[in-house]
Amino acid sequence: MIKNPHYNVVPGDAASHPYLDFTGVDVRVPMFVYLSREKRPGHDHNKKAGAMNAMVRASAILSNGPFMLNFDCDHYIYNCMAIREAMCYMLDRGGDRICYIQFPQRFEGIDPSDRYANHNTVFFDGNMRALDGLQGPMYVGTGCLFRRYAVYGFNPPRTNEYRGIYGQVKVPIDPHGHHHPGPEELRPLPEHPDHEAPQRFGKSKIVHRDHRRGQNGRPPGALLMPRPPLDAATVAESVAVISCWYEDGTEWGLRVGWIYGSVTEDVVTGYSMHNRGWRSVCCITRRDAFRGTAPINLTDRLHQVLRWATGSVEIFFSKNNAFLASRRLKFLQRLSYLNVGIYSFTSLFLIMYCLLPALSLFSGQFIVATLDPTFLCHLLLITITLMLLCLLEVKWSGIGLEEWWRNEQFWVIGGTSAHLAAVLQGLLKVIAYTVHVGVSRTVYAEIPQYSKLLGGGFFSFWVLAHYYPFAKGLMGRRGRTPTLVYVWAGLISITVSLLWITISPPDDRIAQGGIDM
Ligand SMILES: O=c1ccn([C@@H]2O[C@H](COP(=O)(O)OP(=O)(O)O[C@H]3O[C@H](CO)[C@@H](O)[C@H](O)[C@H]3O)[C@@H](O)[C@H]2O)c(=O)[nH]1
Ligand SMILES: [Mn+2]
Repeated sequence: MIKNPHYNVVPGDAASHPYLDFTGVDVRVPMFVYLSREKRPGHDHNKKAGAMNAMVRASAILSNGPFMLNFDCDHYIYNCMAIREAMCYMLDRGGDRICYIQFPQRFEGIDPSDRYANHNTVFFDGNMRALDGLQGPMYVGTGCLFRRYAVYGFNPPRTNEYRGIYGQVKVPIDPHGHHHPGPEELRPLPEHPDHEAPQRFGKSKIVHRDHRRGQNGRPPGALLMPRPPLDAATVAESVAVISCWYEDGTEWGLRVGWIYGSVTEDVVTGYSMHNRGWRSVCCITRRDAFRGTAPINLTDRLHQVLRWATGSVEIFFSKNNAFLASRRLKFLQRLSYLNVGIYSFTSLFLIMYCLLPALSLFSGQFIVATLDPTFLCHLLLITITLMLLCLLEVKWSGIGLEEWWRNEQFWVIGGTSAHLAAVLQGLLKVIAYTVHVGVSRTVYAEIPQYSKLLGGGFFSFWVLAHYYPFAKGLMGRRGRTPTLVYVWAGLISITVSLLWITISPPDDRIAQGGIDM
């Protein structure tokens, strides 16, 4: 810990550094505290969420700053002015209803073709920006400026409640704070029972000291007042709040601070704030605000996607499923959070989509019974919708077609491997039986032979095209190979061989006239 900065400006001079001239420069260093919380065997430290909560409490004692910037240890500040931009939102009119400002994640050291879609531009510059028009972007774990008051689990200041499915009915809140029935989350702010503080926040009085100050920042001029130096008692207090047992019997990790029990604690933490009616802001600066590193080999990348998908399945089967959200979560925002809990399940359909073309080649049956006008109309409609979606994604996120294509490719690679693994794992955990999916061949009927080959061949190539980066990654990597990779290497080779058999059938089958061309 560096000692508190002096009250007065401390000008430097030529002698204050061996080769830099600090004449006329204020050389005071802001207080810097390195924190390492207590960990004990047998005591769950709750990983990153636990680390963040320890820092929230210690900083409450040491500075009680109303705003907190959070970024991962593998990220760094790339634009020192970004925080100022974020503060503009917080201090703007109506800004007291903003819980956090999320910057997009940007990465360094990724191969130029971004084979594993690490940049995730469609998500950070398309989806997040779009969410900004609703209740705000999700919290993605790093590059985020928080309002301390919101982190403490309080509700945003509100004068109206919005009822109805789409929140279209405006109901003014009773300013005199008459009793409002219903869950705690729905109670308006004035009713907040402060006497619950020790149960919610723990025994340290300083944690909930003057918490309302965090709502709108410090009063003007507060930073120019002399600060009492940190005494031994204060330092001892800040050590006490990062001990193993401090959180026992409190609401830390439940409703206060970073939420525990999920491998994607970030999404859940952001959700709990949106669920209270807070809104967030997506701040995209011209020069990247922060930069970090991302997994650059296939194994690490798939493990990362597996972790996210596991978090998604967890959310689906937890009380954080957006179906159970409060009425303060806006309709479209709820839809978006529903997608967070559901997207990994699309792997089940994706896998059929990937297998059916190959199967249809193998079995001699095509995917659909007949290519009648109704089917073609549906196909056309879906294709046009997908193309429009692609157009919007490319336009909004400002990416080129190549980057968009990488994104699509990785969606299929992750979707048929990591997402599926997460879903199966989750299903096995929740329900103790497996679902057998039988593919009935009776639904298929004869169709003209040429369209069968054309259809099967086209879709097989389409599927394989998505797997190109995956195949490249397989050839390039060394060391430990996850089982997933073997399984999917198998799937790809089956697809390739089926395709091959159909295109270039073995001679004896031609002799017998056994293959239908
Ligand atoms: O026991 C732990 C584990 C992780 N961390 C922190 O968590 C960060 C994220 O871990 P990392 O290994 O970098 O995982 P990523 O897949 O890169 O993380 C992404 O996904 C996570 C949620 O799944 C988010 O929390 C991250 O912010 C986001 O960058 C690290 O930088 C650490 O700062 C801890 O403090 N304690
Ligand atoms: Mn990381």
